Amino acid sequence: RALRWRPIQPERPAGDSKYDVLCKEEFIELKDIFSVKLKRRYSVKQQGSGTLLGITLFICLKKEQNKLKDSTLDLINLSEDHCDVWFKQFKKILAGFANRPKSLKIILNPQSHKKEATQVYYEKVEPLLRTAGIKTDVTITEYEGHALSLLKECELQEFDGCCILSVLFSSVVCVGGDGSASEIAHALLLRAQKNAGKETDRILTPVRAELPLGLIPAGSTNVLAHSLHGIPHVVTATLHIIMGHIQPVDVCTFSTTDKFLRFGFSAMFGFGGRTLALAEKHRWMSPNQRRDFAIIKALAKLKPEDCEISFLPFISSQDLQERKVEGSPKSGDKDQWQTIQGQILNVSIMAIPCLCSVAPRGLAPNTRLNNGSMALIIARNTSRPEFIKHLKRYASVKNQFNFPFVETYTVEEVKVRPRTNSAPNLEEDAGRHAAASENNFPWNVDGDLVEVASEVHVKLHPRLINLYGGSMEEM
Ligand SMILES: Nc1ncnc2c1ncn2[C@@H]1O[C@H](COP(=O)(O)OP(=O)(O)OP(=O)(O)O)[C@@H](O)[C@H]1O
Repeated sequence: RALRWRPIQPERPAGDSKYDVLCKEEFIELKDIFSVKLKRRYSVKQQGSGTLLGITLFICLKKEQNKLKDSTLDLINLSEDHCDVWFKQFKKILAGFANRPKSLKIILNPQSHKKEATQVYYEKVEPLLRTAGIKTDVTITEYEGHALSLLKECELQEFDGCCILSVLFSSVVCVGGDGSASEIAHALLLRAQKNAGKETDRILTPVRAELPLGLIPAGSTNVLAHSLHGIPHVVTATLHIIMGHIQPVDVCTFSTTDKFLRFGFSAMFGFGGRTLALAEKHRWMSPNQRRDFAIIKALAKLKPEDCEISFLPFISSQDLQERKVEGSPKSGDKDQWQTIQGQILNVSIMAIPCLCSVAPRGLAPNTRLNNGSMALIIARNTSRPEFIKHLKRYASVKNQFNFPFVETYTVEEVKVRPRTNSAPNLEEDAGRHAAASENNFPWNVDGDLVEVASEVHVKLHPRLINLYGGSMEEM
């Protein structure tokens, strides 16, 4: 389980041995090692494999604030035979970690953030994967939706004519922002439904994704990676993949009354949807600029949406059990839909905590990655200054929900139905529904603009996909 050693001070000419006593025993856990190599010194004149110096262990260290860091440990020994025995033994131990991926399909969005995803990958990620001995195959996406068609249509024929993703790769890795990450998670889940012979027009009880997904944060928003790793840090994300730290994560299905729309982890309707719609209209601005511009413009045009929100409260199996014991009339009855109506400024529906730079504790701090429930946060109509105060609280340590116009629920399902029969009027209110095409309301689903005319039904599916990341308990 662990490797223990006591460092030896270099021999001193005087033969002074008191330093041996001073050196304390040190140790590492074997589960923190991710690679082993023979350490050799090469000189210009020398031919062949160089002079053996010992073995080097590559290890993953836990640092402050959920950060992981790679490091090395040199064990010096000049005997070829001795080092060979240790090298082989370490290799055997490493091969025994079944969760660690051996081959990765990397999907990289070169346009993410300020177009630095390629550089991030080749400078920080690829060298670590190479050291860990993980095979990689990189696709650099060429257009919007490329990742989806690659995974959905299985455009992977070039690999030995075989297109069974799970045969070729142990996992998929996304290098990009939330848009790419969510697109790839959606594609993997769609693929799983197809492979299981399920229809994808209406998805009620989806099957789990077959392959785990790794997320390297390289976008302008990295809420998914941040929530998963506790920090948007590239080396941490890479080491979670290498070490095989798998987390089953809850996923939502988004559907209209007659059609499945997509899989996703979080959504905003009202102010959150309109802000994204405005930002998308100003793509020519830099990511931060267009985000700030859109928030200011959406605040200037702040108006509530008249809607009806129905939801199914989450009842834990423990609560259900207690109710049965108490003989409550509601015992065993999970289907207790509740309805709220009125003027609503914003609705957030979140299956994961949604950590981000503007909300370090998360947009939904009480939700976990896989607690089988999602947060429903409703901001009813209020004055602009009060709403701004509520938004500002996300960045502070104070409770952002402690306002009379904010309501929070822990739910399993939500239906949001705008009650305006007429379509949002672009001419009357250009700012309010700026990017909503005719008859459509803008939704922000994992940072993607989704336009829907009618009711949207969001349903949580516990632990539907495996993602690489740190355990919330440890964070
Ligand atoms: N080569 C490409 N050209 C244009 N768009 C692309 C390309 N490759 C991927 N995309 C699309 O870019 C979208 C956003 O990407 P991503 O989330 O990785 O970056 P981002 O900088 O965080 O973006 P955003 O600012 O929109 O959140 C994805 O939906 C993806 O389909």
